[in-house]
Amino acid sequence: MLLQVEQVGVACHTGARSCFYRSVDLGDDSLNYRREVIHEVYRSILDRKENPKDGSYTNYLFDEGVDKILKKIGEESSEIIIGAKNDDHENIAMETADLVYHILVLLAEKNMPIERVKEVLTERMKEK
Ligand SMILES: N=c1c2ncn([C@@H]3O[C@H](COP(=O)(O)OP(=O)(O)OP(=O)(O)O)[C@@H](O)[C@H]3O)c2ncn1[C@@H]1O[C@H](COP(=O)(O)O)[C@@H](O)[C@H]1O
Repeated sequence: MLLQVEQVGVACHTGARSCFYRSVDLGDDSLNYRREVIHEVYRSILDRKENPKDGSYTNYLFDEGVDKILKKIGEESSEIIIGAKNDDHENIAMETADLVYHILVLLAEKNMPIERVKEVLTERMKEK
């Protein structure tokens, strides 16, 4: 006998419609990126702030100050817009990486933990 049911409301104790809403880390070696790369980059930035290093671009930004960091965020945002208008996907990826990096430098400059941003994004999720 086959029963077809129509779900009403949530099924998971977390309040989600289904229990199957989280991705599982299967240790997939075929990925050509590091899952925690944004955290790792943020940690490198914090480390540069604590332990300045000769030739570090991050330290150059900290030394120049917040206005320089904000200027770079403006520049990188504009470059994403140009990449998108040209439908240049590789360029969009490069400029987005630049923007994310400069935003992380701004968070570090303002002594803001990246976790605060994650909290805001989590609060905004419809299904937690
Ligand atoms: N993810 C990045 C990263 N992304 C972009 N950039 C730098 O951001 C700059 C953006 O390029 P632009 O052409 O816009 O700027 P520019 O002409 O070099 O410099 P400006 O005079 O315009 O500021 C380049 O110099 C890139 O090297 C980065 N520099 C550092 N990181 C990370 O920060 C870590 C520490 O790096 P250092 O501080 O350099 O040791 C590294 O291991 C990386 O993980």
